[in-house]
Amino acid sequence: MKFAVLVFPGSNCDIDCYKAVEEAIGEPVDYVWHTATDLSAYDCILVPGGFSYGDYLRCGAISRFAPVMNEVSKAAAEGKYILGICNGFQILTEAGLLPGALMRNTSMKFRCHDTALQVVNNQTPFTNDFDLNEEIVIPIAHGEGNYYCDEETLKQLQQNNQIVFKYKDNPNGSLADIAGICNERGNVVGMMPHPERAVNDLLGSADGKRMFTSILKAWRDTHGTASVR
Ligand SMILES: NC(=O)CC[C@H](N)C(=O)O
Repeated sequence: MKFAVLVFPGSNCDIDCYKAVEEAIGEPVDYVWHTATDLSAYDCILVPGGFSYGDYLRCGAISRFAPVMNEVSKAAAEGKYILGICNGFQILTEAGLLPGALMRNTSMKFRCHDTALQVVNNQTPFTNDFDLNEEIVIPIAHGEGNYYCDEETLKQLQQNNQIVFKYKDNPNGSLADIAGICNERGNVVGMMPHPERAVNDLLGSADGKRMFTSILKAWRDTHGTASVR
């Protein structure tokens, strides 16, 4: 299985994502620059956190026009796995690959600390290694993580089981305590917390590691390869 970690000017969690793939599952992974026009070699695309284009206009509003984003849309339509983390989540909502938007935290402060999350959907390719309603610990680091969508969209998210993670103690004002969502098909997930920063007990939590083992398991299940090592 092959991973791409996208890199935009201002990304700062790309190295963490790369290392997380290496350390958690040891599968091949490449950095892919935002100008790339071919992602056909990759099975999973990680859109990392950071301050792409300096967060100018709105977080993710400029990155969504990068050439590579056409390829991300194509990969999403093909059913490939796409995971947007923090700024990556913001970029995916700006690109229309996930519904809703991320607004300023209600505190108007950048929040950087561990958060307890509840896994409310363990049926996605990114969460199959968690128990339903399991409580896990993953850190956040953002100024604009306050998830918002209109009532109709929230109803759809609930009906289609598209809410993947909820905060136990809402740190940013997110609607319905939403920390992460997926598209209807489940192959595109966006989340504000950083699983790539929680892949080893030395980092304070290894709960994020199971997102990477989940991805590999899902891929091997659909590609008929032996189970995860
Ligand atoms: N860690 C991140 O990806 C931060 C995202 C964005 N720059 C924010 O502050 O909300």
